[in-house]
Amino acid sequence: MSTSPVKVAVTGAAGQIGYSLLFRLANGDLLGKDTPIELRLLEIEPALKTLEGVVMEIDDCAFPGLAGVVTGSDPRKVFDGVNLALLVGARPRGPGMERGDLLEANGAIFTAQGKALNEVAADDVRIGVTGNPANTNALIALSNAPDIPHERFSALTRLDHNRAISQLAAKTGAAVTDIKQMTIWGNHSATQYPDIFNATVGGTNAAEAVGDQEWLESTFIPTVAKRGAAIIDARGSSSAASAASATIDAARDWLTGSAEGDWVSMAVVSDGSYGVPEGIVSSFPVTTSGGDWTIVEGLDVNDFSRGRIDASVAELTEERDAVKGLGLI
Ligand SMILES: NC(=O)c1ccc[n+]([C@@H]2O[C@H](COP(=O)([O-])OP(=O)(O)OC[C@H]3O[C@@H](n4cnc5c(N)ncnc54)[C@H](O)[C@@H]3O)[C@@H](O)[C@H]2O)c1
Ligand SMILES: O=C(O)C[C@H](O)C(=O)O
Repeated sequence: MSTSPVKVAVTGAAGQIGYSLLFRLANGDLLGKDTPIELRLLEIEPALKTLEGVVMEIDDCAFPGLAGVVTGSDPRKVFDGVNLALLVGARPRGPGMERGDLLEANGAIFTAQGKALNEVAADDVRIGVTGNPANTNALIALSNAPDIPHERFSALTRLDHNRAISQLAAKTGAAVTDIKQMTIWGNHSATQYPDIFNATVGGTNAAEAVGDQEWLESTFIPTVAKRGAAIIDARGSSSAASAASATIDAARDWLTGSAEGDWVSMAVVSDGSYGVPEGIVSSFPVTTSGGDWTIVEGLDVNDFSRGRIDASVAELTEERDAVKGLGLI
Protein backbone atom coordinates (compact mmCIF):
# COMPACT_ATOMS: atom_id res chain seq x y z
CA MET A 1 0.00 0.00 0.00
CA SER A 2 1.30 3.45 -0.92
CA THR A 3 1.69 5.74 2.08
CA SER A 4 2.57 9.21 0.86
CA PRO A 5 -0.62 10.89 -0.32
CA VAL A 6 -1.06 12.07 -3.88
CA LYS A 7 -1.80 15.79 -3.75
CA VAL A 8 -4.72 16.61 -6.01
CA ALA A 9 -5.70 20.24 -6.53
CA VAL A 10 -9.20 21.18 -7.64
CA THR A 11 -10.02 24.75 -8.58
CA GLY A 12 -13.57 26.05 -8.43
CA ALA A 13 -14.03 23.51 -5.66
CA ALA A 14 -17.22 25.10 -4.32
CA GLY A 15 -18.91 24.98 -7.72
CA GLN A 16 -21.31 22.49 -9.24
CA ILE A 17 -18.71 20.16 -10.74
CA GLY A 18 -16.72 20.36 -7.53
CA TYR A 19 -19.71 19.15 -5.55
CA SER A 20 -19.58 15.87 -7.43
CA LEU A 21 -15.86 15.67 -8.17
CA LEU A 22 -14.51 16.09 -4.65
CA PHE A 23 -16.51 13.21 -3.22
CA ARG A 24 -15.48 10.90 -6.04
CA LEU A 25 -11.82 11.82 -5.58
CA ALA A 26 -12.00 11.40 -1.80
CA ASN A 27 -13.67 8.02 -2.31
CA GLY A 28 -10.65 6.73 -4.25
CA ASP A 29 -12.25 6.76 -7.71
CA LEU A 30 -9.07 8.19 -9.25
CA LEU A 31 -6.27 5.88 -8.13
CA GLY A 32 -8.05 3.27 -6.04
CA LYS A 33 -8.90 3.08 -2.38
CA ASP A 34 -5.35 2.05 -1.38
CA THR A 35 -3.80 5.28 -2.63
CA PRO A 36 -4.30 8.07 -0.11
CA ILE A 37 -5.27 11.45 -1.54
CA GLU A 38 -4.78 14.92 -0.14
CA LEU A 39 -7.24 17.42 -1.57
CA ARG A 40 -6.02 20.97 -2.22
CA LEU A 41 -9.05 23.12 -2.92
CA LEU A 42 -8.85 26.54 -4.54
CA GLU A 43 -11.70 29.03 -4.58
CA ILE A 44 -12.14 32.75 -4.85
CA GLU A 45 -12.49 34.53 -1.51
CA PRO A 46 -16.31 35.02 -1.65
CA ALA A 47 -16.84 31.28 -2.19
CA LEU A 48 -14.66 30.10 0.70
CA LYS A 49 -17.60 29.94 3.12
CA THR A 50 -19.51 27.68 0.75
CA LEU A 51 -16.37 25.60 0.38
CA GLU A 52 -16.18 25.31 4.17
CA GLY A 53 -19.61 23.68 4.09
CA VAL A 54 -18.56 21.28 1.36
CA VAL A 55 -15.50 20.32 3.40
CA MET A 56 -17.74 19.67 6.43
CA GLU A 57 -19.67 17.21 4.27
CA ILE A 58 -16.45 15.59 3.06
CA ASP A 59 -15.38 15.20 6.71
CA ASP A 60 -18.74 13.65 7.50
CA CYS A 61 -18.18 10.91 4.92
CA ALA A 62 -15.13 9.67 6.88
CA PHE A 63 -13.44 8.57 3.64
CA PRO A 64 -10.74 6.04 4.61
CA GLY A 65 -8.36 7.11 1.83
CA LEU A 66 -8.56 10.84 2.43
CA ALA A 67 -5.29 12.00 4.00
CA GLY A 68 -6.20 15.67 4.36
CA VAL A 69 -7.92 18.71 2.89
CA VAL A 70 -6.35 22.14 2.39
CA THR A 71 -8.46 25.08 1.22
CA GLY A 72 -7.61 28.62 0.21
CA SER A 73 -7.78 31.39 -2.35
CA ASP A 74 -4.05 31.79 -3.02
CA PRO A 75 -2.99 29.48 -5.86
CA ARG A 76 0.65 29.61 -4.72
CA LYS A 77 -0.31 28.08 -1.38
CA VAL A 78 -2.95 25.65 -2.61
CA PHE A 79 -0.86 24.34 -5.54
CA ASP A 80 2.23 23.84 -3.39
CA GLY A 81 3.64 20.38 -4.19
CA VAL A 82 0.57 19.18 -6.12
CA ASN A 83 0.97 16.10 -8.34
CA LEU A 84 -2.29 16.62 -10.22
CA ALA A 85 -4.17 19.87 -10.76
CA LEU A 86 -7.74 19.74 -12.04
CA LEU A 87 -8.54 23.25 -13.20
CA VAL A 88 -12.31 23.37 -13.07
CA GLY A 89 -13.00 26.87 -11.77
CA ALA A 90 -14.14 29.25 -14.45
CA ARG A 91 -17.26 31.10 -15.31
CA PRO A 92 -19.74 28.63 -16.81
CA ARG A 93 -21.61 29.45 -19.98
CA GLY A 94 -25.18 30.59 -19.37
CA PRO A 95 -28.17 30.54 -21.76
CA GLY A 96 -27.43 32.38 -25.01
CA MET A 97 -23.71 32.83 -24.31
CA GLU A 98 -21.07 31.63 -26.74
CA ARG A 99 -17.83 30.13 -25.49
CA GLY A 100 -15.86 32.85 -27.25
CA ASP A 101 -17.46 35.37 -24.86
CA LEU A 102 -15.66 33.65 -22.03
CA LEU A 103 -12.13 33.90 -23.42
CA GLU A 104 -11.22 37.19 -21.87
CA ALA A 105 -12.85 36.62 -18.48
CA ASN A 106 -11.20 33.25 -18.09
CA GLY A 107 -7.87 34.33 -19.53
CA ALA A 108 -6.90 36.14 -16.34
CA ILE A 109 -7.70 33.08 -14.22
CA PHE A 110 -5.61 30.67 -16.28
CA THR A 111 -2.69 33.08 -16.62
CA ALA A 112 -2.40 33.38 -12.84
CA GLN A 113 -2.88 29.66 -12.25
CA GLY A 114 -0.31 28.69 -14.90
CA LYS A 115 2.24 30.98 -13.23
CA ALA A 116 1.49 29.59 -9.78
CA LEU A 117 1.78 25.97 -10.95
CA ASN A 118 5.07 26.82 -12.60
CA GLU A 119 6.40 28.10 -9.28
CA VAL A 120 5.14 25.61 -6.73
CA ALA A 121 3.74 22.37 -8.22
CA ALA A 122 5.56 19.05 -7.81
CA ASP A 123 8.07 18.08 -10.49
CA ASP A 124 5.75 15.34 -11.76
CA VAL A 125 2.63 17.54 -11.98
CA ARG A 126 -0.09 16.80 -14.54
CA ILE A 127 -2.70 19.46 -15.26
CA GLY A 128 -6.17 18.78 -16.60
CA VAL A 129 -8.35 21.70 -17.64
CA THR A 130 -12.12 21.30 -17.43
CA GLY A 131 -13.13 24.98 -17.14
CA ASN A 132 -14.29 26.47 -20.42
CA PRO A 133 -13.21 27.35 -22.99
CA ALA A 134 -11.13 24.36 -21.97
CA ASN A 135 -8.73 23.98 -24.93
CA THR A 136 -7.74 27.61 -24.98
CA ASN A 137 -7.62 27.88 -21.19
CA ALA A 138 -5.11 25.02 -21.27
CA LEU A 139 -3.12 26.88 -23.93
CA ILE A 140 -3.09 29.99 -21.72
CA ALA A 141 -2.03 28.01 -18.65
CA LEU A 142 0.80 26.16 -20.42
CA SER A 143 2.02 29.36 -22.05
CA ASN A 144 2.38 30.88 -18.58
CA ALA A 145 4.23 27.89 -17.13
CA PRO A 146 7.53 27.87 -19.03
CA ASP A 147 9.22 25.30 -16.77
CA ILE A 148 6.48 22.67 -17.05
CA PRO A 149 6.64 20.54 -20.22
CA HIS A 150 3.66 21.27 -22.49
CA GLU A 151 2.80 17.55 -22.54
CA ARG A 152 1.79 17.84 -18.88
CA PHE A 153 -1.29 19.89 -19.82
CA SER A 154 -4.51 18.62 -21.32
CA ALA A 155 -8.05 19.87 -21.74
CA LEU A 156 -11.14 17.77 -21.22
CA THR A 157 -12.84 16.23 -24.24
CA ARG A 158 -13.49 12.97 -22.42
CA LEU A 159 -17.06 14.07 -21.68
CA ASP A 160 -17.65 14.41 -25.42
CA HIS A 161 -15.97 11.03 -25.95
CA ASN A 162 -18.26 9.42 -23.38
CA ARG A 163 -21.30 11.14 -24.86
CA ALA A 164 -20.38 9.81 -28.32
CA ILE A 165 -20.00 6.26 -26.99
CA SER A 166 -23.35 6.49 -25.26
CA GLN A 167 -25.15 7.77 -28.38
CA LEU A 168 -23.56 5.13 -30.60
CA ALA A 169 -24.44 2.38 -28.13
CA ALA A 170 -28.07 3.54 -28.09
CA LYS A 171 -28.22 3.59 -31.91
CA THR A 172 -26.66 0.15 -32.41
CA GLY A 173 -28.11 -1.61 -29.36
CA ALA A 174 -24.57 -2.49 -28.28
CA ALA A 175 -23.25 -2.16 -24.75
CA VAL A 176 -21.03 0.85 -24.15
CA THR A 177 -18.21 -1.61 -23.38
CA ASP A 178 -18.49 -3.00 -26.93
CA ILE A 179 -17.58 0.37 -28.42
CA LYS A 180 -13.88 1.02 -28.88
CA GLN A 181 -11.60 3.54 -30.53
CA MET A 182 -13.97 6.49 -30.45
CA THR A 183 -12.33 9.79 -31.30
CA ILE A 184 -13.22 13.41 -30.62
CA TRP A 185 -11.23 15.78 -32.80
CA GLY A 186 -10.75 19.51 -32.29
CA ASN A 187 -12.34 21.85 -29.81
CA HIS A 188 -14.60 21.16 -26.82
CA SER A 189 -17.31 23.19 -28.50
CA ALA A 190 -20.12 22.78 -31.01
CA THR A 191 -17.52 22.47 -33.80
CA GLN A 192 -15.97 19.31 -32.33
CA TYR A 193 -15.97 16.25 -34.54
CA PRO A 194 -16.93 12.88 -33.05
CA ASP A 195 -15.47 10.37 -35.51
CA ILE A 196 -17.07 6.96 -35.88
CA PHE A 197 -15.17 6.03 -39.05
CA ASN A 198 -12.29 4.78 -36.94
CA ALA A 199 -14.45 3.41 -34.09
CA THR A 200 -15.66 -0.15 -33.74
CA VAL A 201 -18.84 -1.74 -32.39
CA GLY A 202 -18.30 -5.32 -31.28
CA GLY A 203 -15.23 -5.44 -33.52
CA THR A 204 -17.03 -4.14 -36.64
CA ASN A 205 -16.29 -0.73 -38.10
CA ALA A 206 -18.84 1.61 -36.48
CA ALA A 207 -19.67 3.62 -39.61
CA GLU A 208 -20.38 0.36 -41.46
CA ALA A 209 -22.36 -1.04 -38.52
CA VAL A 210 -24.54 2.09 -38.52
CA GLY A 211 -24.67 2.37 -42.31
CA ASP A 212 -26.63 5.61 -42.12
CA GLN A 213 -24.80 8.78 -43.19
CA GLU A 214 -27.98 10.82 -42.69
CA TRP A 215 -28.12 9.77 -39.01
CA LEU A 216 -24.42 10.47 -38.65
CA GLU A 217 -24.68 14.00 -40.03
CA SER A 218 -28.12 15.07 -38.81
CA THR A 219 -28.42 13.29 -35.48
CA PHE A 220 -25.21 11.83 -34.07
CA ILE A 221 -22.76 14.68 -34.64
CA PRO A 222 -25.12 17.50 -33.58
CA THR A 223 -26.38 15.55 -30.56
CA VAL A 224 -22.85 14.97 -29.26
CA ALA A 225 -21.50 18.39 -30.21
CA LYS A 226 -24.45 20.33 -28.78
CA ARG A 227 -25.06 18.16 -25.73
CA GLY A 228 -23.61 20.80 -23.40
CA ALA A 229 -26.09 23.39 -24.69
CA ALA A 230 -28.99 20.90 -24.49
CA ILE A 231 -28.18 20.24 -20.83
CA ILE A 232 -27.98 23.96 -20.10
CA ASP A 233 -31.41 24.40 -21.73
CA ALA A 234 -32.93 21.53 -19.77
CA ARG A 235 -31.24 22.01 -16.38
CA GLY A 236 -30.72 25.75 -16.41
CA SER A 237 -27.05 25.17 -15.66
CA SER A 238 -24.24 23.26 -17.30
CA SER A 239 -23.47 19.59 -16.94
CA ALA A 240 -21.91 18.86 -13.57
CA ALA A 241 -21.95 15.22 -12.44
CA SER A 242 -21.15 13.94 -15.94
CA ALA A 243 -18.38 16.52 -16.27
CA ALA A 244 -16.94 15.44 -12.91
CA SER A 245 -17.14 11.80 -13.96
CA ALA A 246 -15.34 12.52 -17.24
CA THR A 247 -12.72 14.61 -15.42
CA ILE A 248 -11.95 11.55 -13.28
CA ASP A 249 -12.01 9.16 -16.27
CA ALA A 250 -9.52 11.36 -18.12
CA ALA A 251 -7.14 11.84 -15.17
CA ARG A 252 -7.31 8.17 -14.17
CA ASP A 253 -6.48 6.94 -17.68
CA TRP A 254 -3.73 9.54 -18.05
CA LEU A 255 -2.06 8.43 -14.83
CA THR A 256 -2.74 4.70 -14.96
CA GLY A 257 -2.98 3.98 -18.71
CA SER A 258 -5.62 3.48 -21.38
CA ALA A 259 -7.02 0.00 -22.02
CA GLU A 260 -5.12 -2.39 -24.29
CA GLY A 261 -6.47 -2.21 -27.84
CA ASP A 262 -8.38 1.00 -27.22
CA TRP A 263 -7.69 4.71 -27.04
CA VAL A 264 -9.21 7.80 -25.45
CA SER A 265 -9.77 11.38 -26.56
CA MET A 266 -7.73 14.13 -24.91
CA ALA A 267 -7.09 17.69 -26.00
CA VAL A 268 -3.32 18.01 -26.01
CA VAL A 269 -0.74 20.29 -27.54
CA SER A 270 -0.45 19.47 -31.23
CA ASP A 271 2.82 18.29 -32.74
CA GLY A 272 1.37 18.86 -36.22
CA SER A 273 -0.21 15.40 -36.47
CA TYR A 274 -3.19 15.10 -38.83
CA GLY A 275 -2.50 18.60 -40.17
CA VAL A 276 -3.44 20.27 -36.87
CA PRO A 277 -1.16 23.31 -36.47
CA GLU A 278 1.64 22.75 -34.00
CA GLY A 279 1.16 24.37 -30.62
CA ILE A 280 -2.63 24.56 -30.38
CA VAL A 281 -4.46 22.39 -27.85
CA SER A 282 -6.71 20.16 -29.89
CA SER A 283 -8.45 16.86 -29.20
CA PHE A 284 -6.83 13.73 -30.62
CA PRO A 285 -7.07 10.00 -30.20
CA VAL A 286 -4.37 9.12 -27.66
CA THR A 287 -3.07 6.12 -25.81
CA THR A 288 -1.81 6.80 -22.31
CA SER A 289 0.64 5.13 -20.00
CA GLY A 290 2.19 6.19 -16.70
CA GLY A 291 1.24 9.86 -17.03
CA ASP A 292 2.27 10.19 -20.67
CA TRP A 293 0.10 10.33 -23.77
CA THR A 294 0.87 9.43 -27.38
CA ILE A 295 -1.22 10.51 -30.35
CA VAL A 296 -2.50 7.49 -32.31
CA GLU A 297 -0.95 7.94 -35.73
CA GLY A 298 -1.90 6.61 -39.14
CA LEU A 299 -5.70 6.69 -38.87
CA ASP A 300 -7.67 7.08 -42.04
CA VAL A 301 -9.12 10.59 -42.41
CA ASN A 302 -11.64 10.63 -45.24
CA ASP A 303 -12.82 13.80 -46.97
CA PHE A 304 -15.87 14.13 -44.71
CA SER A 305 -13.72 13.84 -41.59
CA ARG A 306 -11.09 16.19 -43.01
CA GLY A 307 -13.64 18.96 -43.49
CA ARG A 308 -15.02 18.55 -39.97
CA ILE A 309 -11.58 18.45 -38.33
CA ASP A 310 -10.45 21.51 -40.29
CA ALA A 311 -13.53 23.48 -39.21
CA SER A 312 -12.95 22.80 -35.52
CA VAL A 313 -9.23 23.47 -35.82
CA ALA A 314 -9.99 26.77 -37.56
CA GLU A 315 -12.04 27.78 -34.51
CA LEU A 316 -9.13 26.86 -32.23
CA THR A 317 -6.67 28.91 -34.25
CA GLU A 318 -9.08 31.86 -34.03
CA GLU A 319 -9.25 31.42 -30.25
CA ARG A 320 -5.45 31.24 -30.10
CA ASP A 321 -5.15 34.42 -32.16
CA ALA A 322 -7.70 36.14 -29.93
CA VAL A 323 -5.86 35.33 -26.70
CA LYS A 324 -2.57 36.26 -28.36
CA GLY A 325 -4.14 39.60 -29.23
CA LEU A 326 -5.12 40.01 -25.59
CA GLY A 327 -1.53 39.35 -24.52
CA LEU A 328 -2.49 36.19 -22.62
CA ILE A 329 -0.05 33.90 -24.40
N1 LIG B 1 -14.81 20.48 -20.57
C1 LIG B 1 -16.02 20.02 -20.28
O1 LIG B 1 -16.40 18.95 -20.74
C2 LIG B 1 -16.94 20.78 -19.35
C3 LIG B 1 -18.17 20.24 -19.00
C4 LIG B 1 -19.00 20.93 -18.12
C5 LIG B 1 -18.60 22.17 -17.64
N2 LIG B 1 -17.42 22.68 -18.00
C6 LIG B 1 -16.95 23.96 -17.48
O2 LIG B 1 -16.44 23.76 -16.15
C7 LIG B 1 -16.45 25.02 -15.48
C8 LIG B 1 -17.03 24.86 -14.08
O3 LIG B 1 -18.40 24.52 -14.15
P1 LIG B 1 -19.33 24.51 -12.85
O4 LIG B 1 -20.66 24.08 -13.30
O5 LIG B 1 -18.66 23.83 -11.72
O6 LIG B 1 -19.38 26.08 -12.55
P2 LIG B 1 -19.78 26.81 -11.19
O7 LIG B 1 -20.04 28.25 -11.52
O8 LIG B 1 -20.79 26.04 -10.44
O9 LIG B 1 -18.42 26.74 -10.39
C9 LIG B 1 -17.29 27.41 -10.80
C10 LIG B 1 -16.53 27.75 -9.54
O10 LIG B 1 -15.29 28.31 -9.93
C11 LIG B 1 -14.97 29.29 -8.98
N3 LIG B 1 -13.95 30.17 -9.50
C12 LIG B 1 -14.08 31.22 -10.33
N4 LIG B 1 -12.89 31.82 -10.53
C13 LIG B 1 -11.99 31.11 -9.82
C14 LIG B 1 -10.60 31.24 -9.61
N5 LIG B 1 -9.90 32.23 -10.17
N6 LIG B 1 -9.99 30.33 -8.82
C15 LIG B 1 -10.68 29.35 -8.23
N7 LIG B 1 -12.01 29.18 -8.37
C16 LIG B 1 -12.65 30.05 -9.17
C17 LIG B 1 -16.30 29.98 -8.69
O11 LIG B 1 -16.27 30.68 -7.46
C18 LIG B 1 -17.24 28.79 -8.67
O12 LIG B 1 -17.41 28.27 -7.36
C19 LIG B 1 -17.21 25.96 -16.39
O13 LIG B 1 -16.28 26.71 -17.16
C20 LIG B 1 -17.98 25.03 -17.32
O14 LIG B 1 -18.33 25.64 -18.53
C21 LIG B 1 -16.58 22.01 -18.85
O1 LIG C 1 -21.15 23.64 -23.35
C1 LIG C 1 -20.93 24.05 -22.20
O2 LIG C 1 -20.64 25.21 -21.95
C2 LIG C 1 -21.06 23.11 -21.05
C3 LIG C 1 -20.04 22.04 -21.04
O3 LIG C 1 -18.86 22.37 -21.66
C4 LIG C 1 -20.59 20.74 -21.55
O4 LIG C 1 -20.08 20.24 -22.54
O5 LIG C 1 -21.53 20.22 -20.94
